[in-house]
Amino acid sequence: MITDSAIVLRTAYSTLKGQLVRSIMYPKPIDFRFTKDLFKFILFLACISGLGFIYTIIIMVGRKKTLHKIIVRALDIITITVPPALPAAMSVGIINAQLRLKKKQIFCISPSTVNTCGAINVVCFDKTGTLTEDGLDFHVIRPIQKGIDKIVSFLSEVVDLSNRSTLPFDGEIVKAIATCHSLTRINGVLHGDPLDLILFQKTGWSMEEGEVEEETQLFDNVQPSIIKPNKADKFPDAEYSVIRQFTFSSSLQRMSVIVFDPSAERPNNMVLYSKGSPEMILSLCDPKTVPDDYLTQVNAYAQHGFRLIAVARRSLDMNFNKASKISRNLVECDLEMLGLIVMENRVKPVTLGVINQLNRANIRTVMVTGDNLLTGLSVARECGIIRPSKRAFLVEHLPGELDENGRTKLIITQSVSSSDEVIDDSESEIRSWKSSLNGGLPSITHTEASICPEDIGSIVESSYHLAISGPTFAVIVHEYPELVDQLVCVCDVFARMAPDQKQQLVEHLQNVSYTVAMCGDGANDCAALKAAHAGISLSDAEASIAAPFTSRVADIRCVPTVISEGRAALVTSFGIFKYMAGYSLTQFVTVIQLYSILNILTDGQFMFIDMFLITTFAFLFGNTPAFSKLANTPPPTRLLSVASMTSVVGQLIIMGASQFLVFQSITYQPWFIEYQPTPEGEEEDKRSMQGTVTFCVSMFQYITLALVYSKGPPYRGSILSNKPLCALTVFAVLLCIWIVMWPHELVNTFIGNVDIPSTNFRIFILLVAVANSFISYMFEAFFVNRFLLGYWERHKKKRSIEKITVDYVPLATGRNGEMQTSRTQTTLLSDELIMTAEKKKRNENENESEDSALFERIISQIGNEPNFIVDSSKTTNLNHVGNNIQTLGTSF
Ligand SMILES: Nc1ncnc2c1ncn2[C@@H]1O[C@H](COP(=O)(O)OP(=O)(O)OP(=O)(O)O)[C@@H](O)[C@H]1O
Repeated sequence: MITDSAIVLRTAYSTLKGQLVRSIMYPKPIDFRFTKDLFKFILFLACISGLGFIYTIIIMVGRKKTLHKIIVRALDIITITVPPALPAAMSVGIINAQLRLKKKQIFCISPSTVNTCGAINVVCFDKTGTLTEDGLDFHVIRPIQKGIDKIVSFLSEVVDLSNRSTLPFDGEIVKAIATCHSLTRINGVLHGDPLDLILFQKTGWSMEEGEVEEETQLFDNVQPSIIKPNKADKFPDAEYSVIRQFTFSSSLQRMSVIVFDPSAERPNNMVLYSKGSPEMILSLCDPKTVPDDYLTQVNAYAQHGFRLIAVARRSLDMNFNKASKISRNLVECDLEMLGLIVMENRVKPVTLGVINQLNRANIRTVMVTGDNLLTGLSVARECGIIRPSKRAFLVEHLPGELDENGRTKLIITQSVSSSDEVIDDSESEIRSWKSSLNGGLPSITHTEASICPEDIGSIVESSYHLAISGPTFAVIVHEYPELVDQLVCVCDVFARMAPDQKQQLVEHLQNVSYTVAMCGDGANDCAALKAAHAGISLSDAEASIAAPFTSRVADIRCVPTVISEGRAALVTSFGIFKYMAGYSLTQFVTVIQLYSILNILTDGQFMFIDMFLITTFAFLFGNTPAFSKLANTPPPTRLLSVASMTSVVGQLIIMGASQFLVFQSITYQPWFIEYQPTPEGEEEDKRSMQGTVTFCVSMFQYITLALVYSKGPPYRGSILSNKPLCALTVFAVLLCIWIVMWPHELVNTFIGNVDIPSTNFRIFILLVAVANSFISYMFEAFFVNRFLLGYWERHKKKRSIEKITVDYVPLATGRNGEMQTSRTQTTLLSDELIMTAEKKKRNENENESEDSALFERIISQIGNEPNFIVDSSKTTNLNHVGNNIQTLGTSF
């Protein structure tokens, strides 16, 4: 037993060392309540062991035992109460979950994250390559032409890129597409960004890569690659050398190349080609080269879910040497717009199903993309992040326009995307509002909601989704910091987000007590993948280094799998912890009782319990697979809840009472022989009748505890799905019955049991064990699970939600109770958000984490409806919210 103390110290040391290493690798440690509670619970066990320690000293000193004996017995009680095998037992569930994930091609490099996944309640998805196919389909190009009057305009859609003779500017747009990429040839096969690859192949041109002359070359100073047109081209013998490449960066939203054309009149005549997001390229272009309807065209395509890339050029008058050294910002300006490339975004076949599955499980889904806001919104609708029955609004800012506080104005506009047709417009008021506003909405525009106050009533009755783009998000973060927490709770589409903004978003979600998973595939997702509680990478490249999980199957099916395995592992950890605590406390009670007669369990008895029963049950406990369906509420994450504590203490009382019953009953038997402590100096004989009968009952108690705490649905499969555990239970029960009823002399000698001469008393032991198991099961199933977890906790949550919802009543009411101003005006959005933020701050002082978590629950339960949009006339008497709360109540 003393060696156990050394094990405890060694385990504690390695745990601390592990935490230190993790804290260096992951600067932001996951603040998971379960771990905190675990330490508190161990402290509680340590306090009990302290009491046992004092009790042992008192008993032993009173009986005049030697100092050596007192120390050994007192330390024994500590190692019994705080089980040294606890950390190993706790990792069983995680290891099993990891193995099951591996079978599904999901690899985990941070096992401690598995449990955290069980508490995930929001998942952020990158768009391109995650929700949509990585390999996009080329749709059309829209070249720009210059009229005789020098007015630039868009040419109609062009599909064929192999013939540039019909295109304006000698097909410069095709030349730009063929040269402006970062493709490279490995073993004769072109590799690189899927978008670049598809576009290059579409041109039908060929590429020969230059030799690398010096190893010290800068990365962006690539040796010239030679790009040649196809045979059918207008200039089939032309050759274009790419002498400089400015690589693509998500934060810059563009890439450029400097191309040398040997056939050009002047030898140092270079051309810069740039391609990137339409907004970014527009900002770098000479406005005279951009058609007036540029943004209208961009929005029109984006609203239909197309992915857009703008292409531009600039003639450079410089020699080869200068071109290879010049800095990027000096050449990427005053560009001449060449046109737009329109690509099709195909949603992966499994995406819609998975998003629905997550939504049904009340797990919030958020899109965070570097792409255009309207494209993101359209894809979000297509894949179910924006639900068909709900309307989407864009939160935007008005650059340069300030409100009375000197802050940039914010507005909300309604988005009308092509997919809006699926919205259920059964409410006649909304229909009349739509027609009064536009006389039928245009299919490709977004409509600013410049609507009169009476219209608002109809709008507020429907539920909302909000969408925001990176620049507006930056304005809110810098100028309205008090609104950010509110905004991240209600916004579902975050577009044009730079990599650091994706990370900021994850951190803000964590600030409001969300447990966040991030699923992405690109280098631009790395920061967010690392910041999230659980990062899931769909690629083997950069993202997989930042993310604890990597899925070989490149679609989002891994997300519900990781969550359900996380939930199963979390429930297993809870169960195993309670099992180990129950086992320690049961053994504590046994030993304390035996100490009262100066006896203790024999080494054989300790070994049978610790090595056979506990080790095997703890080992197989975590073998139960995750439940096939994702439940609609996450499992409890608090170990120190009333239910958990009642369960452990209740089981302890039941176990203690049963042991006490046999411990005392045997003393009344005519054949009972009292234990005589071995005199000091002689070899100790620990065998006793009371020790044997208490041991016999306790064997069944350890089996009972394992079964009682091995919870099945809705987070794990039923116990029958864990075949090895079922087999072990049958075997262990039969073995224990045999030991009690028909003990073989050899077994008695090995374990250290004494012979109980009465068969009736042996049957009595079995009956006590059966009654104990029955009461334990009923107590756990009905009192703890049904009453405490089912009724009591739900009632408590409902009351707290009612309280918090009352605090979040929107306040923008006018003198007559109607909305003061239209939704298009900044003041309304800002003021309401500020007020709710202030309320939240006040709540924080009272019950910070509880309130934030509850706020999140409200949001998820009432369908992400931002409360600041709720009609004031209705919310003053709380009817609207109250109804939602009633729905909430039933589902908790
Ligand atoms: N290879 C490329 N060359 C030039 N521009 C590109 C290229 N790839 C993307 N872009 C432009 O840069 C923008 C930002 O790209 P980024 O990779 O950050 O996000 P994304 O690929 O659009 O979306 P997601 O974040 O969902 O993966 C894109 O929307 C696109 O307009």
